[in-house]
Amino acid sequence: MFEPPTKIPDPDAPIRATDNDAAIARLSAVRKGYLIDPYIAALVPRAHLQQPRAPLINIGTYLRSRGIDHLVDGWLRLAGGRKVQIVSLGAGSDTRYWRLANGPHAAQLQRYIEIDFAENTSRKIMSIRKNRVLNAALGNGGSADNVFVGGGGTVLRAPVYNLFPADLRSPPATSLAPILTSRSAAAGNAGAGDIHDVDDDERPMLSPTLPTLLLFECVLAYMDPAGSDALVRWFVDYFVSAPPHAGAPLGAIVYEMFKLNDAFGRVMLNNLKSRNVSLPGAEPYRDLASLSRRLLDSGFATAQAVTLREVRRRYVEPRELQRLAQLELLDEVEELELVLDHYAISWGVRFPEGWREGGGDNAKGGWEKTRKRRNVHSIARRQGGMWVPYEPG
Ligand SMILES: C[S@@+](CC[C@H](N)C(=O)[O-])C[C@H]1O[C@@H](n2cnc3c(N)ncnc32)[C@H](O)[C@@H]1O
Repeated sequence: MFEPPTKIPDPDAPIRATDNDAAIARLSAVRKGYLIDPYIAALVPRAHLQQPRAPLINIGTYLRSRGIDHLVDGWLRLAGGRKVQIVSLGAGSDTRYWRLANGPHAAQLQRYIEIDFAENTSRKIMSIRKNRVLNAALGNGGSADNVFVGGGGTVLRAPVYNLFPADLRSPPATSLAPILTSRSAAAGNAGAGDIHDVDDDERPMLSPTLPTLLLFECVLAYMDPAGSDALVRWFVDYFVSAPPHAGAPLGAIVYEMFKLNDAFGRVMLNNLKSRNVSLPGAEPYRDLASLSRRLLDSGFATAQAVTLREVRRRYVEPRELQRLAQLELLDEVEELELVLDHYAISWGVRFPEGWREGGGDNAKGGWEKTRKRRNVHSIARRQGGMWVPYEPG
């Protein structure tokens, strides 16, 4: 007589699950020898049971990772040894924090902040707490004394690494501001309850006076364009509000699918639809110029974009391409190029008044002044202010 209540499906579950795909793809690329990442296996549930991904996915994962790693490395060099902050939005199971914390620039990391849905942050926190190596690198010279978990297991605060839950589609003033910019116990406002301020002072979690890099790795496409614009703009405004002469450069790196209005894109969208995933945030971006322009329109002074196809063609050294070719047989190069042509990395930077360009170490691989390059879409509104990450191999 009485029907059991139907479970209301959670419309965000398929979006959160995309993190699993990304993490398993990374695990596969590591196991096949494309990438080195000693941390990813600890963040993938039942890692030992995961099957390798197709060569095309392994290569795409390699190029995405290599391109973004190169830009992050360039950003740290641009800061010229100064302390920096990195904020990763929709961080999922990303391991970049541990790779940096155990790398040559570790001492530059003042804060590394990750944001994702609560379900994903709590899963990641459980994995971190279970793993000795991940735990040891949370900040403060490897000591775990200053690590606090709260918010029902969804918030982790440590001297350097911090993980918070938020829905990035909510207005930043009510979702991010209480976590990142409030001068009072930020974590308490984030629902952390039993968390103390690790620094025991009144500084906000995110300082507008430190060089800061925002990472949007495969996340904006899941949000509607107005929401993602508001999100990016909110960060820019926060840095614009820094006291005079105390401001710091703000950089952003965005990785995502684009140009989905062609036949390939339509197939991709249909495939995702069958998994209840849609990509409203990719819709307006039909060429590289539109990706750069998004960053400019949000307040960045210079912006550039490059497809993964061009990363492979122009920025991976021939010797490295040979090494990759020996890892797995890839017979469909045309198909690979078609797929890679629909993924792009875009990046932009804004400098505060009085910032001396070239103040950092503009060595090769930095976000240095550009020459004119084919197939890399660059726009600058600020004279002389073009920075590029890559040197062709
Ligand atoms: C494809 S995964 C990418 C994960 C990671 N950035 C990487 O590249 O490996 C997308 C991530 O963005 C998160 N995400 C998507 N929309 C979000 C939102 N509105 N608020 C918070 N996180 C979101 C998902 O939960 C997921 O972890």
